[in-house]
Amino acid sequence: MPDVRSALTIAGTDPSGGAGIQADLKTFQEREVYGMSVITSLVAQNTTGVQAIHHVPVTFLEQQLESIFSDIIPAAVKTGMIASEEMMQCIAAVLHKSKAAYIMDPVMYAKSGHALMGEDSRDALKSHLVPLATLVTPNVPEAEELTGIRIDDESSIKTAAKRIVREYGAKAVLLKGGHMEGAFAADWLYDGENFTSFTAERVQTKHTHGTGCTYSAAITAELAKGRSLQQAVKVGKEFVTDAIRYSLQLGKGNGPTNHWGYRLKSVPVQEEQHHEVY
Ligand SMILES: Nc1ncnc2c1ncn2[C@@H]1O[C@H](COP(=O)(O)OP(=O)(O)OP(=O)(O)O)[C@@H](O)[C@H]1O
Ligand SMILES: Cc1ncc(COP(=O)(O)O)c(N)n1
Repeated sequence: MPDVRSALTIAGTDPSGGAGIQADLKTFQEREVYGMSVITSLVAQNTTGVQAIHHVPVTFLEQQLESIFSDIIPAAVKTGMIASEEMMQCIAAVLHKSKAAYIMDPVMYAKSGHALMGEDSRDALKSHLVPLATLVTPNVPEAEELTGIRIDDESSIKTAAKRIVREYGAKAVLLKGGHMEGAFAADWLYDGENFTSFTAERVQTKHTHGTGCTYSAAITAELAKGRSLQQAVKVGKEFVTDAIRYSLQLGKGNGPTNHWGYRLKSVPVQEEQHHEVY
């Protein structure tokens, strides 16, 4: 019997296949872990935006979680879109009892700007889920919403990252710089002691639907396989950069990332340690 590692995604759907649960499962498959999914919301969306949202009742969310955790215990869990505080409480209750690595992608908006989480649930995310997280993966606007800090340079990135770990209780944070400007896309990992930057060349493309989901799913898969956080982020960054470089011109809007892009040619990622002096 091969040593099968499993990973679970708890998130919303994308019937057009580029983001959410669908992107996560495709990524798990490419990273060679057994993928499982629990759906929080059914989202009618495509490359042009979000058309409608139907939330799963919390009792049914609970039932799906029970189906998984009473049978196949995942080595790592990621959460994406979670629309309400009740859903967050339900998921937190299960994660409290779990030993799995937990990667929280604090999804707030779709790329089109459509809200995927109630504005009144942001504090709930901080109080119920951030303290349980092995890693939180906000983009710049999400980190600003979580911390109230305006982020526009390396110093403000570091201040926000420290707040998420030291004040809100996450074990580590990966603050993604995809939304910032410049020739390079740099992300910052803070583990409570040191910062490590992961940098790749910025790809000039509008086809970036699902980048955040793909990245956090790849990191989740690598943690499920037993890699260190540092190694998992490095592999995840290479994977998402290849997925963006070879992204697909599908649909009428922002096309999806290419989950088999890494098979075409690997894009180099620079990793640099920054030791903090307190
Ligand atoms: N044009 C690009 N070229 C290369 N890397 C990119 C580009 N855009 C984003 N990235 C990288 O992709 C990963 C996802 O980052 P991003 O900040 O876009 O996440 P996200 O905002 O959660 O995704 P989304 O905008 O799809 O919701 C990060 O590693 C980021 O640096
Ligand atoms: C259900 C769902 N979850 C997340 C996102 C954001 O996508 P991403 O940040 O990966 O582009 C999305 N569009 N839909």
